[in-house]
Amino acid sequence: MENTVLKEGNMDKYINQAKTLLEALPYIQQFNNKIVVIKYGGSAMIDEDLKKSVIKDITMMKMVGMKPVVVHGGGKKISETLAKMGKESVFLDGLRVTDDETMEIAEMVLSGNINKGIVQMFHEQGIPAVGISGKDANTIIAEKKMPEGKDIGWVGEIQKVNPELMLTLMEEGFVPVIAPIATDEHHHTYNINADYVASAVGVALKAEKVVYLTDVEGVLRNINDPDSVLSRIAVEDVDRLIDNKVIQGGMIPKLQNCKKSILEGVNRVHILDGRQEHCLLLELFTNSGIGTMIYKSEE
Ligand SMILES: Nc1ncnc2c1ncn2[C@@H]1O[C@H](COP(=O)(O)OP(=O)(O)O)[C@@H](O)[C@H]1O
Ligand SMILES: CC(=O)N[C@@H](CCC(=O)OP(=O)(O)O)C(=O)O
Repeated sequence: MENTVLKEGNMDKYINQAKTLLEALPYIQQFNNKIVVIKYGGSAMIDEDLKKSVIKDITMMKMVGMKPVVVHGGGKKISETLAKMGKESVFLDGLRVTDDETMEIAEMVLSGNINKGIVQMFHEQGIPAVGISGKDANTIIAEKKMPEGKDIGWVGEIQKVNPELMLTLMEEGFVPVIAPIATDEHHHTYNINADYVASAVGVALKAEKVVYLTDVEGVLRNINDPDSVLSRIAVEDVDRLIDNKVIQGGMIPKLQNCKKSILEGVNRVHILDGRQEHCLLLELFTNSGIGTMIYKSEE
């Protein structure tokens, strides 16, 4: 790092830099030692520059005393791998229909390639991280999910999250990186949508915040207008927004999970645009919130 003597002409610039740092102080104090779960997915997991930016933001969170936990997706990569094998991806209400072969590929991609890739990126920033799936130490216990009685294969419904391993890792200074794979008492393997895992992990860890990184600006009042971001949504309004079809497709399970997390004790939930560089730092450490915040209306 270059060590220059402060020149009088440059003083304003440096004072402004110091002020910017100080703006973060109340947030650093507020979040000291608090657990924040980050659902890492979408473009932020594919674009090389965005990948680095997200990992740097989480490094910063860790270095100022927060306890970040990463839950990652990887749906696109699973679909790509299946396509290379000549297998088409089939979804029902946002959930991948998971036969034996698909389960094998999903576990390989999620617990292997993606999980260990994220761990490596943390290590490149000097941050110790440990990658696990929900199978390790029986962290995520599931049972077969049958949406409206339909059999969609090895898709799991989360029954329980055992937080002990994640807590031990954090105690020892590691960032836990969780692949959305679960097990049951018969040692079957289940594929679980990462949005559900992020919410359940947030509740089990009594997290201060759960933050979802996605590929839109936030929850939009009009899906065709990126300027129509709803900056705050009360949990009580989630069902109405779904019934009125303001919220559709992949945003439905996301919002339902946000609501569940808040009702089960998570303080705040945010949906942020993972395409926006440093979206995590902007949300956590500046006065200007971005994306959509979900909250309980008596606040
Ligand atoms: N009201 C809404 N605001 C924003 N996105 C919406 C809305 N309704 C539906 N969507 C859709 O939900 C998508 C986000 O869900 P999804 O694709 O499952 O995200 P991810 O891959 O990050 O888990 C958006 O790209 C958008 O197409
Ligand atoms: C059951 C189910 O749908 N599982 C998801 C798990 C990965 C995931 O959730 O990835 P994203 O967050 O990137 O969508 C899947 O197989 O695609």
